[in-house]
Amino acid sequence: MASPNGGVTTYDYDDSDSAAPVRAQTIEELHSLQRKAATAIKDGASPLQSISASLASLAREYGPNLVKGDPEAKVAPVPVKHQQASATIASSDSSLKFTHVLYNLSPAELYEQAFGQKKSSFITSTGALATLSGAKTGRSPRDKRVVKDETTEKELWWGKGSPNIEMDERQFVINRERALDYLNSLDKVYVNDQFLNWDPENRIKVRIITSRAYHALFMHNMCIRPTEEELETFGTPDFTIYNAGEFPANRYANYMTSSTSINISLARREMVILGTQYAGEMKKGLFGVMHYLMPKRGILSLHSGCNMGKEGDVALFFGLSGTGKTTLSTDHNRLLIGDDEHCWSDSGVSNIEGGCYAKCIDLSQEKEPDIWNAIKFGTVLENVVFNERTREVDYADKSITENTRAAYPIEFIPNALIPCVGPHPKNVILLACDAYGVLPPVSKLNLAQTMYHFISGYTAIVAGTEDGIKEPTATFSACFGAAFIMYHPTKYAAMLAEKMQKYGATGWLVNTGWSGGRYGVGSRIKLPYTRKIIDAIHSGELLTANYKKTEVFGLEIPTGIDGVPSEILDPVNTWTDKGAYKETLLKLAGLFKNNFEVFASYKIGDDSSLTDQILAAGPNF
Ligand SMILES: Nc1ncnc2c1ncn2[C@@H]1O[C@H](COP(=O)(O)OP(=O)(O)OP(=O)(O)O)[C@@H](O)[C@H]1O
Ligand SMILES: O=C([O-])CC(=O)C(=O)O
Ligand SMILES: [Ca+2]
Ligand SMILES: [Mn+2]
Repeated sequence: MASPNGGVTTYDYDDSDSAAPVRAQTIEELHSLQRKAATAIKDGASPLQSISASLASLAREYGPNLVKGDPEAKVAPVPVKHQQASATIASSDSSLKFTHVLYNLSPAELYEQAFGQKKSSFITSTGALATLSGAKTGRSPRDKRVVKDETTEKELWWGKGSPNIEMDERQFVINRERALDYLNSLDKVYVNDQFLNWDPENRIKVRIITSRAYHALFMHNMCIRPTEEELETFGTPDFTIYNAGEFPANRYANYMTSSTSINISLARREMVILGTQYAGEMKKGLFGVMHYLMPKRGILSLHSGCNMGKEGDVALFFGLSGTGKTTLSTDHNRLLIGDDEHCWSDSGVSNIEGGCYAKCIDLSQEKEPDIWNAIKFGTVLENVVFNERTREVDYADKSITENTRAAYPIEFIPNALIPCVGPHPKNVILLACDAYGVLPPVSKLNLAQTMYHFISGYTAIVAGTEDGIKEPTATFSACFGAAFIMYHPTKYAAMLAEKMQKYGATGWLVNTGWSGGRYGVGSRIKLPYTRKIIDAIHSGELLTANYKKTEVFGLEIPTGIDGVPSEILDPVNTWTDKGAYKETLLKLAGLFKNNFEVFASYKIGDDSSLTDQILAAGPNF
């Protein structure tokens, strides 16, 4: 405080502010005042015992010494008695060592862990955690292996076109041991116990064990978060992921073709990840497991987004990666049930996940406001580029990858429907991003056509989500998710046909891809137009519109839609070179025909007339 005093300024250095002094004798004491003790997560069914059992080496038959909490924190470790009476301390050096378990940490704690761990974790200007997934910035479907045993040999889809590449039980166990030895060699591991599926009767308990804090935060966001009470009674997980992605697979091992390996054992209910840190592997690995477990209960698992209108009308959005499931299901005028993975049971639809995983390349506040606003504290931003000083993200920057992603809890979307369940779908929208620019922006499908396009699963994959794809290429992926299905596609198709018929859903094919020429000539259909088309489906406007039939594909296309220029509704109008249009149309039709040949010899469901109708629902030329 300065006081004028005969031209001389004096300063009063008294600590005379109005507040009482802090009641601390030392800086350490002051620091300890800052954090109010939280009620520790109770050791319900003794999580440390249970986690030690999860991490047990099969060769040594006991789990590691575990202690709860951060090794940096100065608390005396309380070891878990893991050893069997016969095991002596000398049996392995690893039994002398403690591994710290960081169990179901909060996002704030995981942020701090992430900063300590990697030079590549930062807070962006909106509070998200920006991080890198390392060398892999997309999934590695060719490195996925599934244990083939007596049961799965009979049950699963193997061979040409199938995503299930076999490995044997022994090699699974060898890879598992490699992952466990790596995880147990670390000072600390992150363990999340969470749920999948919002349908309470079909909820699955999952445990995720990982070396990276960002992986734990990713799964915290993407799986369903248990309440404290649910955690206390969590018990034994139904499925466990060992994510040792920072450590490579052994390329010389049987069945391995690279140093990346994602291994699933349905019998052991375990997944092992080696040699890739792309977080999507965990999410989609579990999705594969749901594709195995749910159909056994008569429940259809779907690679689809899902939302509901204020009147309770539910729409499903199927489509391969990058076709618009997340973008179009996140609709400010509707309630979001989920963006990527759902179940359709006799009681309606349920989201499998507790979060969304949005592509964020070229993300704009104007076109996708809800996703934009969800990128805040708690959200994981994978592989984005930001300004070094301001930490503002440049969503247009593809320097690291085109497959940049944001993972956030579903409640970050303001109109999310919680719990994420809804009644039976009214509309089933099949999304295709057609790089050939010949599929109409929207067509109404009959049931056989819906099945034909569902089994075909056409799109032009947009670069990046699967490793090694650099430019759009026509792709067929059965059930719009061949990488994740476990049984033959006709099993899922028959279930979809049965449910659509039973509950009276209408099928639609929406091209979110090119218009006015193929990739390189035309351009992608403007998102606001696609949104108008989707609005017209939801409102029922398109059910009563006038239609005409296209040549070759035989698709019913509307002649007008509110807010969409009529000339774009029939792609032929948008091509300047009509000869090139016809040639491209026939080329795509030929690709459809070739692709469908493998399915021609399968019966779909119990009704062979449906199979015949589906075969006839493809292109005719
Ligand atoms: N007309 C359009 N319709 C839908 N999306 C469009 C359109 N034009 C451009 N896009 C962009 O395409 C991308 C669609 O990606 P989205 O995240 O919705 O894919 P997805 O189907 O959810 O894939 P994944 O299964 O990999 O998560 C977004 O980046 C979106 O901005
Ligand atoms: O799994 C991923 O990495 C992203 C995704 O949703 C998909 O590819 O369908
Ligand atoms: Ca998505
Ligand atoms: Mn997906």
